[in-house]
Amino acid sequence: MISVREALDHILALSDALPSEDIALQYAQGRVLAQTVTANRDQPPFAAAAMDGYAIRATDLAAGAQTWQVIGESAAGHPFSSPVAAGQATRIFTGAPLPQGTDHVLIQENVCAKDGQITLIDGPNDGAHRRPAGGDFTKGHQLRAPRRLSAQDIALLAAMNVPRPNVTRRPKVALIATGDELVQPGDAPRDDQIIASNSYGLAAMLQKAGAEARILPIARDRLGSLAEVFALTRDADLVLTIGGVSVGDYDLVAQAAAEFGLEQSFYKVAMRPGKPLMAGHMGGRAMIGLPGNPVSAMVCGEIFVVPLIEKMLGLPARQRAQQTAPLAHDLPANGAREHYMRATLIDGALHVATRQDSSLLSILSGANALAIAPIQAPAMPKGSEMRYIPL
Ligand SMILES: Nc1nc2c(c(=O)[nH]1)N[C@H]1C(S)=C(S)[C@@H](COP(=O)(O)OP(=O)(O)OC[C@H]3O[C@@H](n4cnc5c(N)ncnc54)[C@H](O)[C@@H]3O)O[C@H]1N2
Ligand code: MOO
Repeated sequence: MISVREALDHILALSDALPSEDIALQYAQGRVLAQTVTANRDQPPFAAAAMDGYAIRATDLAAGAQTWQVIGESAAGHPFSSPVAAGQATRIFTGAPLPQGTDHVLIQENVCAKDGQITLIDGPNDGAHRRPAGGDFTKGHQLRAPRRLSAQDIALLAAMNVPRPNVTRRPKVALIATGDELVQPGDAPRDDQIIASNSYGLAAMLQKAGAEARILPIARDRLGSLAEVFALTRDADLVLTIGGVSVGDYDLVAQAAAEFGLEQSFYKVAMRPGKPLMAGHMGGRAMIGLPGNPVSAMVCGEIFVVPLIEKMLGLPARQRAQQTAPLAHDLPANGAREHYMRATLIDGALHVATRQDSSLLSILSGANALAIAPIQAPAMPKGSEMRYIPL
């Protein structure tokens, strides 16, 4: 058995970043910027008013002026095009260009306007209420790739006048549940049947990570059935099978995948849950065989598949970010596999669930962290610092 870190390195070696495409900004949320974007204009492109009021020359104020003659108006989209001299003012509105010669806005609350004149009334005139040209960003400002685009980034790209950013193509993931006992959610199961939950949980996880997940028909525990479903994966970047990787008589995924061209890079990891994980190249695409136990499949998804999706998207290839927190109670010693335990972080302390069987989805659903017990870790008293991955 290899370590989790070695298995992750093998998995990350299965693919490089995928090619990129230009897409409409409207659909770019969550996508990964593949090419650095450079602003080709200043924002704002002109010095602008930050408040509604009157644009004047600051030197008038410094010289003690109290009144100004209002000679026109500058509104957003409708600039005042003549120069403004000493003793003159224009009406101005927020976002409008400051007319030539002006550099200060008297806010309207601080003046009395009458008969084409404004007069200062009491009130602070401390701020210039002026936004300089290029105050937000200037021509040449960059949003650097790679970067997962947030709503805030999309607002910035729009302001930079970039309508179609270049982003990495979404990895196509084919999800194959395997097992004679499985039926789809919504079917009417017999008492001896199990709902195929893993494909749905994994599809949700991988879509959130940026993949395009496709749930294929359930493959039955026969080589012919597995081959039929494998044949549907030709356009996938990653084939994920679920179940059938252990040592039972009906665990046929490794054999079916080998017949389909799998060059296995490893089988079995010193990890709990997730021991019978396997991976390799299968006819030019990445293949990962996840264990069937529902929590094993989901935990392997978090630890191995999400980092591979991130690498395919052009993001740095790395393990899931870990944090540390004190244990809220004593924890028994760990065995020969690194144990990823469902836990809940409450008020900064880790409460590790007492039941850790890898079939218990209800416990996973209630957890918000995976606490990590190293191989052969001794019993840990309450308060010991423990590494965890937030879920
Ligand atoms: N003699 C040994 N037996 C087992 C070993 C071992 O080392 N020696 N390893 C155990 C470990 S650890 C795991 S994990 C499981 C993994 O087995 P498989 O990957 O072959 O999974 P299956 O046998 O197909 O299914 C296990 C369990 O999960 C349910 N399942 C399967 N697929 C789904 C799905 N898509 N959605 C929901 N539930 C699913 C299935 O019904 C079984 O209950 O092997 C141990 N055995
Ligand atoms: O490793 Mo298995 O994944 O214990 O359930």
